Amino acid sequence: MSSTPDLDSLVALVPRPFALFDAEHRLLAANQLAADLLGHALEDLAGMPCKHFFTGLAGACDGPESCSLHRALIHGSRLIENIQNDRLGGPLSLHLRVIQNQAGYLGVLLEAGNSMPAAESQLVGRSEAMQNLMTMIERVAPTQATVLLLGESGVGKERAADHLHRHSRRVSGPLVVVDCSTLGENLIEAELFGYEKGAFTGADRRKIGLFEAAEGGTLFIDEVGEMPLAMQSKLLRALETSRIRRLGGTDYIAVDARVIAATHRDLAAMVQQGQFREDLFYRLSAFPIQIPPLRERPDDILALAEHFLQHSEAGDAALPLGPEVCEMLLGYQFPGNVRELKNIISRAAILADNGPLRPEHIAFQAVRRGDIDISAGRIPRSRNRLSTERILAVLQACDGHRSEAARQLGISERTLYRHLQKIPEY
Ligand SMILES: Nc1ncnc2c1ncn2[C@@H]1O[C@H](COP(=O)(O)OP(=O)(O)OP(=O)(O)O)[C@@H](O)[C@H]1O
Repeated sequence: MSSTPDLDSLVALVPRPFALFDAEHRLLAANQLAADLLGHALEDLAGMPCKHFFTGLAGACDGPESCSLHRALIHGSRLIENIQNDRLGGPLSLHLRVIQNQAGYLGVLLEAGNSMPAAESQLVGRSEAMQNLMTMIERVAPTQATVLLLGESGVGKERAADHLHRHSRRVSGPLVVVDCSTLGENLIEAELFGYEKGAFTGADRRKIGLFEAAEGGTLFIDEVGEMPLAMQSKLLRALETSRIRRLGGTDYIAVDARVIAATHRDLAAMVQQGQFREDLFYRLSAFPIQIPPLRERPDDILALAEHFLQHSEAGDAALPLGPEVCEMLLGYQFPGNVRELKNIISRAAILADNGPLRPEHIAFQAVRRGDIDISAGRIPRSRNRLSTERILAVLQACDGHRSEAARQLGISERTLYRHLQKIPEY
């Protein structure tokens, strides 16, 4: 590495395993942590091709189809499993986080072993917004801060909560999810705090609540904006004191659960309208993270589409996406956000029968970008598009099957349930 002494000394400053590659995927510099991780001697590294560096196998980069660096670049990150490198003394899994500058140079952070997020829970995205989001999540993850995830339905709030939990020190503890929009006013307290035997009719035994179930881990409170006011003050007390009281109980019980909350609603506006407690709003907003809708981060569309395709039965066989399909996907607004894209790709993968996707396999669930009135610079909110008539028509067409109807509407079953609750005749 003596030919690039400046780079060597610079990468040595990075406190995690790190490597720099040129646009041809030849190694320019790596720090000792990266060399140790992959069982290389630092002095052997200069000019080493990416394939040799990551897998220990001789030979130049395999090209876009199977190069790990290339795939990591498309997805923002990549998990390479079971690397069999003689020097490693056993198989290794590696998680790569890759960024590229305009000149094509690549910076790669490496993470090894069990601390890696599992492939299926990977947070995919290479847009600047997504990179910032990942950085923010990974910074706040090791702290105890309460985090509020904000964003439209289907943008990936639950996914982000999962990512946060996996990067926190609580990763070996449970991640418990509660969705306030699916629990009635009476149920929610019993669910969160549990109850003692005899607390109410039917309480024939003691039951611990989700706060206690999340002991040592994370409690993800989804759709916190739907929480009834009376319950909001109890939640605030639990957050402030780290103690809860079961329904019908007299003792306070200490709980150690980190809370992440999420909502698609404008909580500040709800505070103004007296629908959300101001003190809880400030408590939850200690660390707000906004997840932009997919239409505002088009750079993520193809990365996500490829990710979903890769995790479909077709796997890598259906990749790469053809230019016409890419153009179609990039020209669509995705009112149902990432969830809608996932549904579109799952359906297309089935129709393509493990072959490459063709335009006729792609069926959008709403109007295309050209059909949307964006003259005022505004895109209709998904809530407007989900009219009662449309929901009922789709439900009827699906013979009342909610999961299928939700799929066709590009929303989660929970979101559908929420809408149905608001339809009086339903
Ligand atoms: N960045 C991402 N990478 C990979 N998958 C994602 C990403 N964002 C979302 N998804 C997937 O898209 C789907 C919808 O995401 P998720 O359920 O997290 O959205 P949400 O914002 O919590 O929705 P809702 O408000 O309706 O509960 C999930 O299957 C999730 O795994």
